Amino acid sequence: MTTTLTGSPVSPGRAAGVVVTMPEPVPEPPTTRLHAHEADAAVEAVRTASTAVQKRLVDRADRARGTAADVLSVTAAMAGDPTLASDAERRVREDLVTPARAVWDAAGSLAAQLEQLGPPLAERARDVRDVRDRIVAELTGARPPGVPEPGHPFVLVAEDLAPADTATLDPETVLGIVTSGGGPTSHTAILARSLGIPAVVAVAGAGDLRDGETVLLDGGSGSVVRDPDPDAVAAAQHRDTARRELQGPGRTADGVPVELMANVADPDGARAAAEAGAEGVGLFRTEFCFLGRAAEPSVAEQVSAYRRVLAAFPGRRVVVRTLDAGADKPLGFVTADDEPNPALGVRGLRTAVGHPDVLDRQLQAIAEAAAAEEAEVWVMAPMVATPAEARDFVAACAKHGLEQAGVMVEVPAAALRARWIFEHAAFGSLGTNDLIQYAMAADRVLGELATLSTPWQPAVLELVRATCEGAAAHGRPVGVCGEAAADPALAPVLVGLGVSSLSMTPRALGDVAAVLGATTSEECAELARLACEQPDAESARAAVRGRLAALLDELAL
Ligand SMILES: C=C(OP(=O)(O)O)C(=O)O
Ligand SMILES: [Mg+2]
Repeated sequence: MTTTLTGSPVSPGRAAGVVVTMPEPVPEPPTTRLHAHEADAAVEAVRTASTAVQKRLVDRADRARGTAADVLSVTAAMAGDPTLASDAERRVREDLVTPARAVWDAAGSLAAQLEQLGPPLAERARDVRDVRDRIVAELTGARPPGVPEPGHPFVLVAEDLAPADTATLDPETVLGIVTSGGGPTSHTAILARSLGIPAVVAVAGAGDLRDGETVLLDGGSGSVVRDPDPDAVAAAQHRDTARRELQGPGRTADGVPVELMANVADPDGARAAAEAGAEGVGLFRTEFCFLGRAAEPSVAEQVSAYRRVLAAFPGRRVVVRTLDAGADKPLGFVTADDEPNPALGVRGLRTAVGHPDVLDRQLQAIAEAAAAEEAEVWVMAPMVATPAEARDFVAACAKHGLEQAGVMVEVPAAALRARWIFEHAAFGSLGTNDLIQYAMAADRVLGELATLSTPWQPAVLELVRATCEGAAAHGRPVGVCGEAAADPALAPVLVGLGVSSLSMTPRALGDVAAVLGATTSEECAELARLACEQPDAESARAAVRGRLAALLDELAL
């Protein structure tokens, strides 16, 4: 019997396929004692299992590409490191514990040693535990951890995906993702969008889905249909084969330009964005240069890293965001690790109060990189809350000859006081991920709050409108660089509210362009009015999607 589950739609598109669930965590093996005469066979079992796991990881790394290949190679190298296996063998002989228990204990001790060494080695502790689980699964017959490899395309069902799992997702075989946890700005959601995999998160009842059943999910509307109609399955499978490319610059049906830009986080991402036809970079997150480091990278190192990103966009705009440390991106040398409420703490531009030199050196590096490359460089600061902060940031940029200095608008206070902020800032970029978090007082990573954490909240849309109106008073452009920009049904609403550029994962560019290209600017304004007059997010979304139904259906979004 056909039944429909609902959740938060986070990555558009329809997908149909067989469910494969993420394996349960590998259970801790009991401490069972061996007889002395069993020790040799147990030692041999540890060796055989370690070798088998390492070989499998190397094979997978060879077949994978990009980040997945990197992640799997690191795990394979860890599995091949003799430290773990030899300590486990010693434990088998000395403590007479089972091979699985010995591996568990050996990994626990190695992970603890790594954690004591602090970053970046502490991060390897996670790899050690991953290898531990794989070897223990090999020894006990449990399902190995990580994204399953059933040998055919499937819809992945999980509670939520850890960053290490998402890195190995292969969009060729993972047709869609359904999770019971996670929110619209969770790691799973962001990655699904960047890979173009349709996804619905925070689905009530997802825990009841069973391996082998067929589901049809709609990452645009948030539905997951169990036992769907075979014709609908065939249609979704057919549509899935056609990917939409970006054709030329973004514009509405009546020719009003809407710049379609990319969010990038490193040089590889910048190259991929340029290949996808992005008109420029609307958000270059510079954290990649800093995260996982015990000390600030030198100016020279920063210049070379930034140049590699700028080089992908000669003659086009790249909006460089200064360091956004704090909250979910702690950085030992600028943020405290004992704040009781880090999302409301010293993060983003606020770190420059205690560490003005770090910002100054970063601006110097950005200016040097800009001078050496042909991209048109704009600079913006994260987490600006007051006009004074905007003024001081613009002045700090001017000292380095960086004239196009703007702000991210991701704090409601900045949106409400936009008229004063844009007396100083040359442009604005709405960071809707944080703007939603602060407007709705809802932690952006909590799945339980997914219904609050959506850009369709009329309160959030009103803040977008207030920002655009305040900026327009000074003739300043405003874009959106939060995840909201990648929702093709929301794009015309944002344009109708006054936004003139949208920056997103390159995978979403084609879909957003297709919807905008079929909607006039007058229709965009009408859709914005329609959304804002709804009482809540769900009805705003339903009203706009209803108005665009024929188009979204034609585009399978
Ligand atoms: C783009 C944003 O910044 P980040 O996700 O890096 O906090 C945002 O908050 O919307
Ligand atoms: Mg932000």
